[in-house]
Amino acid sequence: MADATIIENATDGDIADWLAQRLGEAFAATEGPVTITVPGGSTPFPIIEQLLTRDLDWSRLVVWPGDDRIVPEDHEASNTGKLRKLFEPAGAEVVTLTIMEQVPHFDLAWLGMGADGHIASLFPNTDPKLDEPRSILRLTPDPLPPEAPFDRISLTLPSLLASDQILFVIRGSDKRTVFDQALAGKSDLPVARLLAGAKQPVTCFT
Ligand SMILES: O=C1O[C@H](COP(=O)(O)O)[C@@H](O)[C@H](O)[C@H]1O
Repeated sequence: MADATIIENATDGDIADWLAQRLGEAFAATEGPVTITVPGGSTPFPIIEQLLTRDLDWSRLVVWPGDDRIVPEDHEASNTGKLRKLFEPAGAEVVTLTIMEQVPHFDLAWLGMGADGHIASLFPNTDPKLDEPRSILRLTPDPLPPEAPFDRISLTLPSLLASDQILFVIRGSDKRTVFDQALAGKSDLPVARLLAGAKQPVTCFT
């Protein structure tokens, strides 16, 4: 079972404070860049807005979208487009997610989760594997989620697990039930598979 800490009823500001603390520690531990992967959807963006008001050297941060919808970056559904608009004016680099063989080891992997148990764009129908040899995949969710009915590109389970620590933000009681069951090993959904493979600390804000 994953070594998980659950922090209940956190505000976006609380999560931004936690992230700023972790990033500050990572910056202090190296002279090079600090590399993180972040989710899309809707949950992370108000947190990122607050995070970027914190006093850190954002030019040392490299941000990898954990997944995206296959749409132009100026489309309202583009995770990368939204991340670029927030992070780049602060000086951080935002990577374009394309099929490539290698991804870096992440200082932090921040994940969201859908109520169907998907993480990044690893939906249940795509049967994500802990021993997946590819780093990044193109996928088609089935069923297509009505709020974002697009083909996807996503980091795989091994790419997400190549990280020093994992952060989840899980909002809403339906998602919380799915997460708790996954953490207890009572489901085989993508989130449960990731948690089963996690050797690093996992922090979950609700
Ligand atoms: O489609 C996606 O959904 C999940 C969950 O998003 P949320 O807004 O319900 O938190 C997200 O983590 C993923 O990156 C995104 O592409």
